[in-house]
This record gives sequence, C-alpha cells and structure tokens, in this order.
Amino acid sequence: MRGVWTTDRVRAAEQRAFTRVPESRLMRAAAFAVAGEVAALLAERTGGVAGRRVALLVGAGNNGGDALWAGAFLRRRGVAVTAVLLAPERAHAEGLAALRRAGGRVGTELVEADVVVDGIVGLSARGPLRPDAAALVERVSAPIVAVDLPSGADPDTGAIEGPAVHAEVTVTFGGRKPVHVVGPGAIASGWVRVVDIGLGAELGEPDAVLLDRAEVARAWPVPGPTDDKYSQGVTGVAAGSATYPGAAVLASGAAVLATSGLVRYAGTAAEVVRTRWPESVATGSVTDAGRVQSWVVGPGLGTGKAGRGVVAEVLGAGVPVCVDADAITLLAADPALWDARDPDTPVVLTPHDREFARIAGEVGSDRIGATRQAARTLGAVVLLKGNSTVVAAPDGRVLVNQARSAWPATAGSGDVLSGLIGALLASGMDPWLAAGCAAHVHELAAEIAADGAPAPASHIVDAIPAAIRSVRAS
Ligand SMILES: NC(=O)C1=CN([C@@H]2O[C@H](COP(=O)(O)OP(=O)(O)OC[C@H]3O[C@@H](n4cnc5c(N)ncnc54)[C@H](O)[C@@H]3O)[C@@H](O)[C@H]2O)[C@@H](O)CC1
Ligand SMILES: Nc1ncnc2c1ncn2[C@@H]1O[C@H](COP(=O)(O)OP(=O)(O)O)[C@@H](O)[C@H]1O
Ligand SMILES: [K+]
Repeated sequence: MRGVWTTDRVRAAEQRAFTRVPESRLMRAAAFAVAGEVAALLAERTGGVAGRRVALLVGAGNNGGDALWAGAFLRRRGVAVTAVLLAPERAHAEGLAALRRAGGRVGTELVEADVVVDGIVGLSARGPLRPDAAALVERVSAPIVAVDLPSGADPDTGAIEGPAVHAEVTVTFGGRKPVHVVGPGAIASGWVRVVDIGLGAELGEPDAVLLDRAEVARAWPVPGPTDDKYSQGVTGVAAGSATYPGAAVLASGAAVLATSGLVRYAGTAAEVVRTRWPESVATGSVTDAGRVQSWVVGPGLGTGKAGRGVVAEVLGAGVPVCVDADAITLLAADPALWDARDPDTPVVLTPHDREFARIAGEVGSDRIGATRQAARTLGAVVLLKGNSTVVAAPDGRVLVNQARSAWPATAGSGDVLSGLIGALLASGMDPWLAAGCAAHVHELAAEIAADGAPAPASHIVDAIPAAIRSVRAS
C-alpha cells in the first residue's frame, strides 16, 4: 500500500529528520529530483535539454527554495533559467545565491519558457492563492512541473477555491499528501512522482493508503481445491423494482461475475434477473431467498414502504450488508431503521455526494475528513464515490482509489459497484478492503469496457472478468 500523509505528519517527520540530516541537504535532494523531472519534460516536449528555457515561479518559503536549487541544477545541464520572484526580499537566500552562481537570471516578470517550475507555495499553503501569485499563474501557458504540490490547491484536502496551477507533473517528497489523491487538487497535480529524500522512516503509519493492483490481486477471492459454491459465500441481492428492474440485473450480474460463489436475488425483478443471469437463484422476497453470507440492498429499490421493509429485513439478517442508493435514502429519512441492525453486523454504505449529504451532512471540501467522520458516526464502512473514491472504516482506516478515467461516471454504474462489494463481503473479506478492491476492479472494468468510447453500465458488468484477469496478471 502506498501511503498518504497530512502536512502535520510530514512536518513532524521533517523535524525528526533534521536532527540527523541538515535541512539544506534535504532541500538539495528534493531540488535535484525536481530538476530531473524538468529535464525529462523538456526532452519529451522539445527533443532536448541544453539551450531550452525554464522559468521558476518562486514564492517566499522553502518551496521557492526548492525551485531555485532546481534551477541551479538545470543550469549545469545548459538550460537557460530565469527565476520570477514573487517576494524578492524574502526569497530563499541560499537557493537564490546558488542560482546566481550557476548563471541563472533573476527577475519579477514572467518570461517565455519551454517549461515552468511552480515553487510558489508548498506545505504551508493557506487559502486560495494571493492575488499577485494568482495573476502570475493565470498567465502561464507552458507545461508546469509543480514542486511538492500545485500551488493554489489545499495540501490537506485537495480543495481549489480560486486560480491554481495545473501541473503536468508534481514532484513530492517522502510520501503523497491528500492533495495528490483527492479533490480537484489530485487532478491539478498531474502525474505525481514521489521522491525519497530520507524522510521515509520518520513518517510512520500513513493517514490514508492507496491500494496497489498487486494487493487487490492477492485479496481477490479465487476458489481453492476444496471449495464449492457455498463455501465461497452466497451473495444476496435485494434490489430493483417493477419500475427499475435494470438495477437488479446490473447488481446481480456484478455479483455473479465477481466470485464463483452463488448469487440469490430477492425482489420483484426476479423474472428479469433469472432470464439474464440463469446461474442465479431468483425469488420474490428476502424471506424466501434462503441463506446468504451478505446482502446488497438498495439499487432501484424505491423509497416507499416496501423498500423500507426490505432494508429492515436485510439489516436484521446478521450478515454483512452493502447499503446503496435508495437504501441510503431510506436510512437517512428514518434513522430508526438502523435499530434493525445488530451492532456487530458489518455495513458498507456507498453514497455519492447527494446521498452522503442526506445521511451524513454535506461532504464539503475535505472528502477524506468527511468520510472518516461519517464512518465513525454511523459505525459503518463508508465509500464516497467520485473520481477519487474514498473508503473509510469506523476504526479510522482510510483508502483512496483514484480513477484513471471518468468512464465509470454513467447511469447504473453504481449498481455494478454494489454487486461487486456484496460478492466480496460474502467471501468473508474485511469490509473496508472489500469496498476498496471492488472500487479498483469497477474502475478498471469501466476503462476496459469503454476502450476510448462511452460504455453503458451493462458493458461494465461484462468487462468484470477481463478486469479481474488483468488485476490477477499484475
Ligand atoms: N517536507 C520536507 O521534508 C521538505 C520540504 N521542502 C519544501 O519546503 C516546502 C515547505 O516550505 P515552507 O514551510 O517554507 O512553506 P511554503 O514554501 O510552502 O510557503 C511559505 C510561503 O508561502 C506563502 N503563502 C502561504 N499561503 C499562500 C497563498 N495562498 N498564496 C500565496 N502565498 C502563500 C507564505 O506566506 C510563505 O511566505 C515544501 O512544500 C517543500 O517544497 C524541501 O525543501 C525538502 C524537505
Ligand atoms: N468523474 C468520475 N470519474 C471516475 N469515476 C466516477 C466519476 N463520477 C462517478 N464515478 C464513479 O461512477 C460510479 C457512479 O455511481 P452512482 O453515482 O451510484 O451511479 P448510478 O446511481 O447511476 O448507478 C461510482 O462508482 C463512482 O465512483
Ligand atoms: K508548488
């Protein structure tokens, strides 16, 4: 798992590191890596490095210091470097001296450049960019390499509330910060390169993690020699209605394809589900469904009295439940419904922002913080959907799944996700990990289904085997 650390944690690690390594050495290591990325981008965009032009946007702190030192390293490779100082009297003195010694130019006006380095502000960024910095950023048209993070984005939330740098590449130090993985900041970061400058051991346990594909592969259930259809977990799907049978088909299909266990469907779309997924066992009600090891409840269920009864029955069944869509709305409208749940029954809630607002209040700009808080309050794993999916457990664990494309953003796609989660819950997987692994495979299936053109949710279902194969081949 790759870690994500908040700025407080990075600061604390930094202080510990400074007791054994001088700050200037860390800065030079950071700057050297920035220079390497700038050179690579220059080579990619202009076919060379020597003789190319780089402008450094330099703020008053160490982020600007990194940029100035990076400029000094680039001078050694024959690059024409100009530093644009936002606060000339407060620019990092050592960095400025190093750049001048190396033959770099220094000014206050933006110059033509092949690549721009953003050293305006880093970990100490507070609020939107100040007007002078904002004006400078808005005039940049060259590709940008951001130092540590794209200036204008909040380091701890990824929120952007004004003009901000949109980088091709962000070079960050020690580990990712929330800005690199959630919110608009994650998109503004571009491709994120994490450089080890010797902070690693000081950082400690991360505040959030990103699942690697190999970890998803290891966790994904595959049948062993002694398994049968029951031992792998039976998934119950209580979804769909006469008005929305499609949701039942999509959620059941995802569960059928996710693992080799059995899927039982319970609801008024039984006929449609049976026709599309003959391997499932479809009945008209949860009571008639038989034993399952997990339930998926909510997609297309409707928010009426019948739906309410289904949610209560499923929550009281004593097996893990994935609560999605209409079931979230029902629980939000009538919190007494939670009483049906035995407190030890694991629940995974999968809201999009509007559903989240109903059940836990507005998401706001801190997606990780809001999801973690909701998971604690509700005593459930909460998966907040979006381009970056955030999954929090009641014990405070958080993982983020960053989508590489927005193809999953299509109608019915959430129903597919809930079916995947249900199947993993039935296999006995830890609910937090189940939600994370499902989000990963879901996004990959959408990418495979789309292959460059929009793909409907039913095609995402069809691509689940290819996604699992691809994950397991990693
Ligand atoms: N984490 C680490 O161990 C290391 C950190 N280094 C660098 O040090 C940086 C942090 O440096 P500092 O703590 O000096 O602070 P920064 O350089 O992040 O920011 C400080 C300056 O930015 C201004 N500023 C804050 N918010 C602003 C806004 N919204 N608009 C415009 N200006 C704003 C502040 O007034 C201050 O002058 C990191 O981001 C990284 O680039 C590196 O030198 C290597 C080591
Ligand atoms: N911009 C986006 N980029 C990537 N994935 C997205 C984006 N927007 C939504 N998604 C994903 O698409 C799915 C949509 O689910 P949902 O909103 O419940 O749709 P529906 O209710 O139509 O099934 C979720 O898995 C979500 O994380
Ligand atoms: K920056």
